[in-house]
Amino acid sequence: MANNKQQRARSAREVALDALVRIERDGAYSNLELNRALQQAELPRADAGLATELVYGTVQRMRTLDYWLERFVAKGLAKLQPWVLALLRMSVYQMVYLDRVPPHAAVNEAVTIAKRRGHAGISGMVNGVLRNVDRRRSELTLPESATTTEAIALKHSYPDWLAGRWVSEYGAETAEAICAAGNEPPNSSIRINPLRAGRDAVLAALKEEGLYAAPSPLSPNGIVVVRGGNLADRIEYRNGQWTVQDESSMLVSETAAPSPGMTVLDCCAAPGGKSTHLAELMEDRGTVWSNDIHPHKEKLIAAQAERLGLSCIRTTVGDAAELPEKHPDASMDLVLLDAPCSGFGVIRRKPEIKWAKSPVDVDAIAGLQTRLLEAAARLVKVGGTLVYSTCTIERRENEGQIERFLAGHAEFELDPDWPPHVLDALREAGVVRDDAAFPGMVQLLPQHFGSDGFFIARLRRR
Ligand SMILES: C[S@@+](CC[C@H](N)C(=O)[O-])C[C@H]1O[C@@H](n2cnc3c(N)ncnc32)[C@H](O)[C@@H]1O
Repeated sequence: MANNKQQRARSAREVALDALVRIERDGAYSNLELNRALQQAELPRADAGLATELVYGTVQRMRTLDYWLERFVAKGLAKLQPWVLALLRMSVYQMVYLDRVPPHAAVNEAVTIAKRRGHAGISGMVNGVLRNVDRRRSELTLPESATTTEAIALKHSYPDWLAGRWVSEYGAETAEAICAAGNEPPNSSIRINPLRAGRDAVLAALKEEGLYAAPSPLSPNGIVVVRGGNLADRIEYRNGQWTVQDESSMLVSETAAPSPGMTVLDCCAAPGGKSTHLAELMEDRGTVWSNDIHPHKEKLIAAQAERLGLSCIRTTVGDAAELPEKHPDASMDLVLLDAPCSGFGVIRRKPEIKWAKSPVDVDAIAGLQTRLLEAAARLVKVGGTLVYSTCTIERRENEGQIERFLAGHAEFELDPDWPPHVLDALREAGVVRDDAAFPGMVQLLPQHFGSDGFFIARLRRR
């Protein structure tokens, strides 16, 4: 029995190691890579859980792990083969951050993997480094003389430039809370399709199965599920009762609040999470034009619409900057621009983002957002609504974008008239202050509700 367990645990670590190498070497996305690796390996559920924790944890804590490892690897980390470095990081991650893995088990497993993959010299080095780390744990400290930014960045494992940006934009306390929240496991949540199911009935059914499921405070059709496994791999998903979606994402279409019969445009729509939500809120009456630049993503949107039984969604493919060539000016009751962005609000789900992106990327994406916003605005009817959202927390891509746009467009104004249930939830969580006038835009941070960091602005065309 014990042998079986060790065998399975080893497999979990090997699967995790291969995924880590691909994420680092090939720039693979952690969530996609992990899904692929887990499907291929067919690990038992507990081992799949361990592999998931090792991949996310190691990518999340990479900077801190490297900072400590540098002290123990005489020739320096840069000279190590990628798989050896990934193995050392993954092992120190277990020793420091995972209470349930005894340090000697982490060391032994690493040495076994090293023996299997490398020559004796490598396994000896791995053994020596990890045993030293274990013996000299008291030396795994952070520098005392660091600046505020360096201290936050090293403790929570972020690049200095990113932590520094948040310190200057939000203040040190909030910046540290953002960084800490980015290392927490994300909630799972589903959005009930009211055309196919009722939230209370689904809640009751999930609870009957012994799952912890609670109504989302952010969306009347949202449910937060704890340890529910893959919620997209269930019959209720396949027959269109629900969509797996983060609560912050749900809030976007809730804020847009379209009415049945409207003509709506979702400029950057794939894979269709918000388009299908808009269509559900419209009771599948009217038209949702659902556009994306990538031809291969069109079928993702169409598949979601079909699964959910929504016939009012019409897909198009093209650059959203050119949408005014496809639709007459001022023809839409509602335009949603869920813009491509730096993605810093979803670091919990894709931790490699913090290592892959640079300030240059933020500048480039902000330029694209400006162009898309200009095009989207042209299509909004007089008296109609423009919703701009991103899954990032960069002011330049969010408030900055809206302020710049309003400065050049006197025909638009911020619309503070959000659905009361949305504003109540934001007030209750302290995201929107009771004592100040609501400006019509909001920045959700990952620590507010445990949901993704999102920005939402609602504008009205005068
Ligand atoms: C944030 S995602 C949209 C998520 C989607 N709204 C949802 O809720 O499922 C941004 C999307 O914009 C698309 N995109 C990027 N640049 C674009 C452009 N210039 N025009 C249209 N779509 C674009 C990407 O392919 C990506 O699918």
